[in-house]
Amino acid sequence: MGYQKKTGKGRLDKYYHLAKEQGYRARSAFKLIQLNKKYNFLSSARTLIDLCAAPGGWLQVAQKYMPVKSLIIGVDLVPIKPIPNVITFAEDILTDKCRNRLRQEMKTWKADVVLHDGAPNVGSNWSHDAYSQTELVLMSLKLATEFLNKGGTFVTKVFRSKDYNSLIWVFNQLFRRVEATKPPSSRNVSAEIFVVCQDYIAPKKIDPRFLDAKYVFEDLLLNKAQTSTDIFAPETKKNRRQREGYEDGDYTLYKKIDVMEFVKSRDPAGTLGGANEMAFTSEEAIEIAKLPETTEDILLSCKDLRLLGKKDFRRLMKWRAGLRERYNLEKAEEQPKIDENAGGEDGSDIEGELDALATEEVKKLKKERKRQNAKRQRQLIKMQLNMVTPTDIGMEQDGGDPLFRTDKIVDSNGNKVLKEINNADMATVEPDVDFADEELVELGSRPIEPKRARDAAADNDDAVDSDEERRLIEIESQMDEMYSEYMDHKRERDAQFDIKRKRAAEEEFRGFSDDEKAQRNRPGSDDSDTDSETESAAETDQEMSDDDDDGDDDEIRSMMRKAKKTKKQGPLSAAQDVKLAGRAALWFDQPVFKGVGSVNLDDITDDEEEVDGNENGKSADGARVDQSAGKRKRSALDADDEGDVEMASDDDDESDFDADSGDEDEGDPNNVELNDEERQADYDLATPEAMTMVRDLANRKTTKEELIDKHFNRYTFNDIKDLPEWFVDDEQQHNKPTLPVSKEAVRMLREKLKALDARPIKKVAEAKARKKMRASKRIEKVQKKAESVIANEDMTEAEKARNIDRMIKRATKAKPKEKVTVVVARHGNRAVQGRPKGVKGKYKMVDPRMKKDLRAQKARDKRSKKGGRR
Ligand SMILES: C[S@@+](CC[C@H](N)C(=O)[O-])C[C@H]1O[C@@H](n2cnc3c(N)ncnc32)[C@H](O)[C@@H]1O
Repeated sequence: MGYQKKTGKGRLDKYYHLAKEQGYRARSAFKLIQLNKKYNFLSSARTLIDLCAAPGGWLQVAQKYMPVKSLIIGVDLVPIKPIPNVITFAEDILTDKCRNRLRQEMKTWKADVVLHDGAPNVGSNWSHDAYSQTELVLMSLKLATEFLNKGGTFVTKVFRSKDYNSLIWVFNQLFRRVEATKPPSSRNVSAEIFVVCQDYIAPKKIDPRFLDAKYVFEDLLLNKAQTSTDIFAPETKKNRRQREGYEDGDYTLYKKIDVMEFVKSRDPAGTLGGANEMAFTSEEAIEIAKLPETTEDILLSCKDLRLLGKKDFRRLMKWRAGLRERYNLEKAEEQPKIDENAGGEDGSDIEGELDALATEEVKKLKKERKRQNAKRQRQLIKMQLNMVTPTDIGMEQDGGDPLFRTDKIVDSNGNKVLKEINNADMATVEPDVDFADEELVELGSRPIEPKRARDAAADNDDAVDSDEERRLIEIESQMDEMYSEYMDHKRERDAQFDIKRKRAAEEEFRGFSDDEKAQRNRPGSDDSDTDSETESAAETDQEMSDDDDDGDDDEIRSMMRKAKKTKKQGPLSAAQDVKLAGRAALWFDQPVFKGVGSVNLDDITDDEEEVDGNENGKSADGARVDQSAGKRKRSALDADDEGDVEMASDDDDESDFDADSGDEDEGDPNNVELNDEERQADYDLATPEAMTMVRDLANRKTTKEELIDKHFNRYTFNDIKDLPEWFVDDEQQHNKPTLPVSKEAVRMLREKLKALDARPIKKVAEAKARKKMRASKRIEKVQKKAESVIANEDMTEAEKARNIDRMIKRATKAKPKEKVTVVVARHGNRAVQGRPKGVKGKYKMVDPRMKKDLRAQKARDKRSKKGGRR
């Protein structure tokens, strides 16, 4: 048994070997075997189409598990090696050609099973791959809808991506049973799962939008929400002619229901959302139409349910509640349930039970709300770690959907209470607070109560009972759910865009534009503006400017301050600043900031930023004050160009500064190639003076201009023409001011040197490497020996193990130095040939004379040393 070879993802796993053993062309064959074991769709199938079938593992399984003489067709982009009794051809399943060819092969038959295991080439862009895979899935579903028999099965591979839920929704519209599963042979590291759709409904007509990738993946959730219960969403009014949403098997565009269906429905909001008109056709409904409570308004609302506003909706719900009471429907429905639970107890118990149910429902809603808040909180934390962008958490919601605008929320005096609401603990907000387009007023013990509720309380006729309230709560929660779905969808869309934008920014990032800086500095400018958030990468490129040193310094400082504020402020302001924080992270990711000490944001005050004591420490966002200070130092020392920004390279020494570009003191900067020593001499913080300067700059004790000024004196512009060289040299040594040196700078420099000293010297490093090499050679030897032991068939497994264990112990055991016994060649040991008697182990014969001579020599040396000192 040698070493188990493992390439990417541990490819050579159990199923790989099993597939080889059993003659399957691909290990994926086991996925189908396992799926079939669970759902058993192959044994009863007579016709099967495998889309994306190469190399043919699934076809082999189909051929093995389906009855003989079944029709099996496999198609793939690449040709499939022939399999007995299987028709294969090479086509792209996304083309019409493939469809026609399938039609040709299928003749008048219909398929019992359609399989799809397609996967596009998986590259580095995960979100794109997942998308094209889902497109493949949708196309295979399209083919399945064309070729599948009623009751047929469609099995497809799906990658867990943002489109997953949309796909599942579509499957559910076309199949009675849809289950997602991951067979054991599918690697855990893979995002793939398999969806088994059984019992194909085979509707006569399918809305083409179901199978249109653009529609399904872009707008599905939104539209779905609009058509189910979102009947008071303003968008519905605008788009009321675009009716969507179908029930199983019902694919008509216009849906008319009987009023009683609504009255009896346990999901009235859903019923209303799913229909266009309510008619009074049944006998009971005709009776209802004659009742006084069935007002003109109600009749009008029933005519076009898509036109319902929120008030209409509530009116209908109240009307329904009255009817249910009149027909005792509530009791009829609740009684058996309660009897079941209460075991046939008396009326008061039933009341109690109802109350308990109601409180439980409210509790559930609160719990859900808390969960949503926790989710939002998590998003926020992620965002602060730059894992997502503000658009991802939908912080812009206040300005967005009018349905959720909080700026309309006012107290009884007409003051806006947005602030209080923002500060409030959302988990404790009453679930029936109306955040929609109605005014909210303070009322009694309830801090915020809809005006509508107050009116309702005043008007006895309109009063809603507790059941109805519960239903309204339900509707409110549905609204919340729909909104969160919408936000999720939006977030997902943004995420894809954001990845691209981030990538583009990472690939080529040079700085920020003046425009943007100006905008940020402008009072009242809104950093959380989503429009600016969605600037294209091209714009970012355009914005890049590297010609203003001061500006860059200010930028860094302002970003640090912003980041610090982000820490202190609440979540909303944090979201507004996070875009900037993200940018700051990008900015500090530049190579110029490598190797410079981190900044403790808490230690920075607006007036003075303290430099982190640890010069080499790295902060999470890579902000490095020392480095920016070093940059300033360079700028200051160069002193010949205002807008010179220096880029530092990642050198051996972390604080070394390198000039990739920029003007040099003399000549063409591009031609100046500095070697390490020169660079160190010129740019390293190798002197206490340089270190002091840099620290002063970083701590804003001085400015670049002041530094530059200090280096000019009355001798600077002396005309040195015609002066003797020795004089000029001498002058240059003495006409410069002595630069100040701070204690802290000296200490830092000393520490830096200490760190340098602590590095192992070359010889020690070489000796260590030799030792390592010897050890690895020993291990190699043992390995070889172990292999031969393993191959030895005469030994038992236990013997082999013991042997190898011994060998490893021997190889890794450090050998103690053997003791050498010194034997003086005197008395019996004189002129002895070979080992002297009674001596074991290593020995060394020494001449007694030699020993005496050696001792005498040592004594002489000692004496002469003493004499010398005197
Ligand atoms: C994972 S393999 C399928 C393995 C197969 N189920 C088996 O057991 O041997 C995915 C296949 O999808 C195919 N494919 C990808 N895009 C395709 C397309 N547009 N049309 C046809 N085949 C496609 C690839 O050529 C590849 O052979």
